[in-house]
Amino acid sequence: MTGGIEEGDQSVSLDLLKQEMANFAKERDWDQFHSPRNLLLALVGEVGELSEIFQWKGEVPKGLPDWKEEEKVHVGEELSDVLLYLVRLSDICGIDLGKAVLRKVELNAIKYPASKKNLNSNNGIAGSN
Ligand SMILES: Nc1ccn([C@H]2C[C@H](O)[C@@H](COP(=O)(O)OP(=O)(O)OP(=O)(O)O)O2)c(=O)n1
Repeated sequence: MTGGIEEGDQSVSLDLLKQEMANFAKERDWDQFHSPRNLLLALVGEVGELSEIFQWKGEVPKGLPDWKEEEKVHVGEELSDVLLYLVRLSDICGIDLGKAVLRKVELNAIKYPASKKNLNSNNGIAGSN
């Protein structure tokens, strides 16, 4: 990365990550590889790597309390790869991810009104996607 993000920086934004990825690709002449399809496949691959960490463990408690520190660091790395490819894919597709995600949050709230949360036994989820 270009040094624009400090570890533990609370001000990290989607725009900053977008710029970091754009710089990262440009500095390596990798724009040619960052096509929508390639980025989508890379994203799915990283979701697979994240899944591998959880594979065969059975259900695990929230916060991963019994996991070794190195395993938790690994989870953070794979989550980061997923996020970085997602941000880059959005950028390359010309999608404003920040705008899109806020709109989707609003749509979710309309689709699943909070007042209906206790109307069924499925954690308030009225139906599948
Ligand atoms: N063509 C590429 C290759 C890598 N990256 C960046 C984005 C990801 O954050 C990270 C992915 O790197 P790797 O493919 O080396 O994947 P891992 O870091 O997961 O390594 P490994 O698969 O060996 O665990 O590097 C990228 O932007 N474009």
